[in-house]
Amino acid sequence: MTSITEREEASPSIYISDEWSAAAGLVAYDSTTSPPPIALVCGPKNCGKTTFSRYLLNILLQRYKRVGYLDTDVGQPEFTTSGFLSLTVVDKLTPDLTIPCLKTPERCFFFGDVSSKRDPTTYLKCIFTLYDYYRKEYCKSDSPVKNEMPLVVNTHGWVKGVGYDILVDMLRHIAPTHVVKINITSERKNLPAGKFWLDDGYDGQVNLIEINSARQDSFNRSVLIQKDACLLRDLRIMAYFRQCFPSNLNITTIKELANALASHPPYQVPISSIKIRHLHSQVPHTEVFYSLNATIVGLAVSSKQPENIPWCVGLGIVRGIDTFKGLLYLISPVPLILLEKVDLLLQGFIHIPTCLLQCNFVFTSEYFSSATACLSVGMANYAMGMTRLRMPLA
Ligand SMILES: Nc1ncnc2c1ncn2[C@@H]1O[C@H](COP(=O)(O)OP(=O)(O)OP(=O)(O)O)[C@@H](O)[C@H]1O
Repeated sequence: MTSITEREEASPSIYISDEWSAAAGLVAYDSTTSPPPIALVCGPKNCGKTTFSRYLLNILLQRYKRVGYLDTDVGQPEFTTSGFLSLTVVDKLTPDLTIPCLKTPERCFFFGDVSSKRDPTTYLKCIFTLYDYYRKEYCKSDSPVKNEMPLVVNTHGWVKGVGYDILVDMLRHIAPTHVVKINITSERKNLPAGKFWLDDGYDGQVNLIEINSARQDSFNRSVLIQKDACLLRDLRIMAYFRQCFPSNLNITTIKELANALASHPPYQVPISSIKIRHLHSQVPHTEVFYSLNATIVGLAVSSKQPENIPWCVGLGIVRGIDTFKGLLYLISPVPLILLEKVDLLLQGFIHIPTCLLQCNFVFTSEYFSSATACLSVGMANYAMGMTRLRMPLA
């Protein structure tokens, strides 16, 4: 039986080298930064950025009550499913550094893809907006010291070509107090030496801390563990939708989750009250519902200023669409109070895991026609018209 637990199988224990420990201490206890530190962690793929960021979070939490975490690794984010860019406020130590866990971010955007490649401009706009939000809320010059919060920025491992340019833009906008650059022994894969993102004449203060990946063999060569990114993404999506059910309900296998989701009463959403946006593709008007059925969508709240990217409150699975009744059926763990604000569904390239679809979690092959949609409707009429059905759609 396949489990939906997320433990990173390849790394049973985390090794913290003296160098890593010193680097984290330097960030957390640097007396030269009177406002709390803003630390950006960068380096090539699989060098240990996420592991170090997790460790740094714990060290910072020994000094500060809470720490912000700006996650720019859209393919394998720390606290959300892939496709999200987010700012999360963490106030509890992570007891086991090998287990990533889901947290509700303070603010997030649904970018809708596992790489920034397709749209670097929007990707950067999301990150800059999240960072500006952090500065506004937690670094105000007139705010009491107790409201100030350090920030850890984890970055993607795409450090060549456009990926490098994106990283440089990010570093310039964020202007961190500390940059932790992780190197591996294959030098050509590393970022350039020194403060590579700064112009020559720059005289501002930044602490560059260069460390090596922690895992090395007996010849001091980096040992990089290749993660099964697709599997980890699928597990994360399943862990996310597992939240639709109480934690004491016995759902530990993929099959159990598929069955539970199949019999879970969905929310019904009046189609007239929502807009639909395709993030990275164009869909002909006549095909919109076909493209949406049986997919994962970002649940967003549109902004009054059209140029702003809409904030997102979570994900939903479109379980069926009844065009006759004008209703869309949605499964989501997002609480109703937040769902009431949602007026925009974002469709990207984040898909329902195939293993879930293979296990009974069936959809109508086309969206609902009037004949199939004879379902009892919910009791209350909420502001957005989102109500929970009494019956499952299976
Ligand atoms: N210090 C360490 N001790 C044990 N395992 C480690 C350590 N550092 C990294 N690893 C393992 O190596 C793998 C890659 O690490 P991690 O995910 O932190 O790298 P990354 O640089 O964030 O990767 P990516 O570039 O894909 O975002 C993981 O399986 C992780 O558990």
